[in-house]
Amino acid sequence: MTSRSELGKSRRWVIKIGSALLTDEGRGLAHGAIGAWVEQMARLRAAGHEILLVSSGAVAEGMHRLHWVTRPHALHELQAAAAVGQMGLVQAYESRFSEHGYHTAQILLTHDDLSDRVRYLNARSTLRTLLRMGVIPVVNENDTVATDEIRFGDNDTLAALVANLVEAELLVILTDQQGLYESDPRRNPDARLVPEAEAADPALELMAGGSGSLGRGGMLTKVRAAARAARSGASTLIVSGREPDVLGKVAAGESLGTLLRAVKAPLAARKQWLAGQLTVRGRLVLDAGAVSVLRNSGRSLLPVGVTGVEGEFERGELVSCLDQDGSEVARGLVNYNAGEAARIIGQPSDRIESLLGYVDEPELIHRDNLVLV
Ligand SMILES: Nc1ncnc2c1ncn2[C@@H]1O[C@H](COP(=O)(O)OP(=O)(O)O)[C@@H](O)[C@H]1O
Ligand SMILES: N[C@@H](CCC(=O)OP(=O)(O)O)C(=O)O
Repeated sequence: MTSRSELGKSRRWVIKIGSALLTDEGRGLAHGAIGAWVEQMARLRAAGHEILLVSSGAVAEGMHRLHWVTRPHALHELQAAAAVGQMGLVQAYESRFSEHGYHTAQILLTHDDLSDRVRYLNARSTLRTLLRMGVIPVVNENDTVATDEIRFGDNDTLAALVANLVEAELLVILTDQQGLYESDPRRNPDARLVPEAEAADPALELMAGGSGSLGRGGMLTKVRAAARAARSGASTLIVSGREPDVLGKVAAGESLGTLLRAVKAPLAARKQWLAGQLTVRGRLVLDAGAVSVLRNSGRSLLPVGVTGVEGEFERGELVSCLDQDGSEVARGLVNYNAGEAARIIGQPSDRIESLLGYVDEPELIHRDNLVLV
């Protein structure tokens, strides 16, 4: 997808609205603004676009309802606030969408739900079914049960993984700035807006800073989300949710915000799922020959090209493949546990049986279970 007018024609949109926009300076949800976005989304839906909403704001709304002035640090208090506030969020969306004749569906996810292949496939078919039925899914992180190990951490990441899940063509991130600036405009008022770039361009991360106030991720997580979304072919638009009729203008092809274009061919579905994993169990250090084979010829990783094994992992778990400088080259599901891997690395595959007393697979990671990063 290259031009703004093509962008506006995208069939399936994931729209993410951040806390910075949703909350009225700590005075609860911005009901007027929510009404306006819902009206715009309803118009898009009526024009034939499929809409999936990822909405933050549960913690901020919960704090408001509980009369808490400062954001708590304790996880159980954040979880309690999210549980209270999520009620307000879904109430607001359900009532506003119903004014336009649309049903909404609440989807609360943790990263665990997407890292488990079976739950991932279940979530995908439920979301696709809802979209086919014309229902608007309203997705948030399941903050009430999410602990550090199983959380996405921020809704930009969640929105990108949802865009992968449903193979959306466009991810729109509505935030409190006009888009990505060359540096944080709160610190540098002269910073210039970046109108367009290629998603995953490493230069973008250097421009992006952390969050302003209420949000969690800031621009950095938005730029990274665009790189993730591009893996399934979705371009990302970071744009101000305060722009009147912002979604209508995007659909009409107007040049607003920052467009981060997906340019590479999308990964196969199973590889997208692999690439979407946020945590790895261990690391394999590769020699230069193995790095080159993985990067250039798409072949499997054999034990002979591995020089080191780090961490504790079981067969079938996700490990990271590093080059000799420690930079990540690929990720994949490993065929041997950490102890076995340590015994067979550096050796030709026909020696696996004599080293371990048995042989499962000749490769350490099969190419179908391997994704370049
Ligand atoms: N290069 C940048 N361009 C624009 N905003 C930036 C940049 N770097 C950091 N930011 C900050 O990111 C904030 C938006 O992120 P965040 O507060 O997490 O919002 P949201 O709740 O919408 O996710 C902006 O208010 C801004 O201060
Ligand atoms: N799940 C949290 C949102 C966390 C979050 O990422 O917020 P933001 O950076 O504003 O999108 C909530 O509903 O409060």
